[in-house]
Amino acid sequence: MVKLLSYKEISEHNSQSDLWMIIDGKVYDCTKFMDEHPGGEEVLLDLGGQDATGPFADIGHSDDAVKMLEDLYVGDVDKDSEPVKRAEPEPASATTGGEGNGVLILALLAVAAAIFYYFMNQK
Ligand code: HEM
Repeated sequence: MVKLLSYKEISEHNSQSDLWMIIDGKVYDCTKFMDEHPGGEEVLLDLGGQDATGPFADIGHSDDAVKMLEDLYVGDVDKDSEPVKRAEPEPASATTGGEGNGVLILALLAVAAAIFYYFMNQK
């Protein structure tokens, strides 16, 4: 019988020592394959515990690559299970905050230098 795996369970297998991914509704354990992957292990790690159907298809993997999946198969996705939300990237305003502060400090320094010169040049 086919083993059904929930999105939550799949998402927990997302590390170098334990890496699953979903391709076309099927779940594959890529842990041992990572070292051998011609496309490198980084791309697989980035997609650990997630649905990699799109990225896998975009590369145009060969029939040999598709055949390799058979050995890595662990079960099917339980499509009725609760989808897992990925952590949202930081909003842009939060990441540009530091830069804004730097500009403000530079402006204050410039004003302080101008005042300093003004008083130094007074007789
Ligand atoms: C378990 C799933 C995967 C298997 C079995 C697999 C297998 C392979 C194989 C056999 C190749 C050599 C070329 C070919 O025969 O098509 C390859 C290349 C490649 N794979 Fe994967 N792959 C998997 C998942 C992924 C994923 C999710 C990505 C993400 C983007 C990816 C990215 C690449 C890239 C970029 C190459 C090209 C390497 C190059 O030619 O420079 N692969 N893969």
